[in-house]
Amino acid sequence: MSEAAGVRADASTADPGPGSTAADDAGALTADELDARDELAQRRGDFVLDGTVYLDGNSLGALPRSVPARIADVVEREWGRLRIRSWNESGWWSAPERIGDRVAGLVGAGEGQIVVGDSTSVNVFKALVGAVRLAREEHGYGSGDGGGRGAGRDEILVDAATFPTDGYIARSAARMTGATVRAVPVAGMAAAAGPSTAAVLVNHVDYRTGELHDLAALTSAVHRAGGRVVWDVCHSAGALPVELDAAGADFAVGCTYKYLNGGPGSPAFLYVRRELQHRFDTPLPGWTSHADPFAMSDAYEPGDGAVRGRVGTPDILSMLALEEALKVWDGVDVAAVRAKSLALTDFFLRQVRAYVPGGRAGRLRLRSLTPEAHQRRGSQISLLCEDVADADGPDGREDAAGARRGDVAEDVMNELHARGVVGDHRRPGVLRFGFTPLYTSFADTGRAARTLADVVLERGGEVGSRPRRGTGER
Ligand SMILES: Cc1ncc(COP(=O)(O)O)c(C=O)c1O
Ligand SMILES: Nc1ccccc1C(=O)C[C@H](N)C(=O)O
Repeated sequence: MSEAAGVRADASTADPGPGSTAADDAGALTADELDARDELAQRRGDFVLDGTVYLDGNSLGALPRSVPARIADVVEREWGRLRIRSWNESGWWSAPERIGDRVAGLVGAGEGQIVVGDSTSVNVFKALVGAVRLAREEHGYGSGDGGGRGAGRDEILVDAATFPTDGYIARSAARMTGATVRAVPVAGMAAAAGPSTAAVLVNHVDYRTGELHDLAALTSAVHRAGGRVVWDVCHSAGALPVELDAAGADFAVGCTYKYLNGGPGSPAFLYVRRELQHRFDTPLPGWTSHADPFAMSDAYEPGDGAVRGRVGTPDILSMLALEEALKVWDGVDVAAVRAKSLALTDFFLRQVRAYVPGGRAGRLRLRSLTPEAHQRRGSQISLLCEDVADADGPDGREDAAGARRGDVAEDVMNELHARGVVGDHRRPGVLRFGFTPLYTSFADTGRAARTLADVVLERGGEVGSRPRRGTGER
């Protein structure tokens, strides 16, 4: 990959930056040696895996082995035989907060602040409207929908590179509250927050580039400006330490189907900091968030604590699959997960650089979009893959004839899948590889790098020109 992009050929000489946890001598070790030293290696056996190298756990985590039997038990015994009794006897009713407490331990939150349920998108809505109402109440502008226009706290700032759902929801939330939305790159967010800022919505890790943002520093900056902040931690929960309480985060939302392995469509979570819970004015006050839901009262009275983030009846099958899946975290230290994640991504970059020197593979070019510095890197590597013969670049748009121009990355990823290496492709031109330390091995990582090199060299017209060895591989 090109030096111009700040990518160094030998990661062992790179300054890992403050907070680095990777072993200094890791650059000299082989995949087998790194696997032999890996304190999380045993966890791999907890998952259903096959011969595929699975690097898409940042989209859908692998299946923990114990989940199918638990789901069969929930269906056959709890639903099939106990039926309605299970709401109490099987703990169904209290599952959202019980499982929220389990997630809390993985995102630096004390108990009683997280509720599990709904999708991430729905939780972004609850949190963002809640944040706007809170900021306005604090600044004396009331919290009613439609109120506050021109009154001062009129702006919602949104991460300009956000995962789209957050931006869509923010624009709707703004229309409902009479606010406007301004898209701001995260690097300029602290400076952009000011006297008109009601709320700020930011991704902790950028889904496209894998860039990790400074949650504590930005939270403080937004607070200094008098606003409230909502963090989307979809790509950091279960991948690295999140420290919501320590950073003073106001709200956070995240999904559980990526690094938390809860399964397709498993319920998301909502964190509301304890001091704010009693002032959290949810825009979706469903009956299960009521202080006494079975009073079936006409008047809404919000429940205390995390319960206030509920809406309707919890999706028990998905929720209990998640609860079972979270057992793989028993005894796991998130700091160890982070150390391994950085070692895996370092190893992958080092191998790809060794196999594809300078990022040049004939007419194809590879360039890492993921920050080199450990403190700015999430748990994925995103490689921009361009065909230099395509003057228009990999924009993924359709030309007049309807053919998609440029996006050779899509072909490369399809071929990787055919060869048993599963990452994903994000238009335009990005190859995404997610590293999930509970089940990704260094051997997997080396194989992925080799296979990627083979494919890009073939596609770039340089068949057979791959150097025979990667760094640290015997
Ligand atoms: C950062 C981020 N936010 C939100 C979502 C999705 O939200 P939902 O769970 O509602 O589909 C994703 C991925 O799908 C994501 O990567
Ligand atoms: N929920 C999904 C359902 C289907 C396909 C992908 C997703 C993803 O989660 C994509 C992911 N958020 C991403 O960062 O691209």
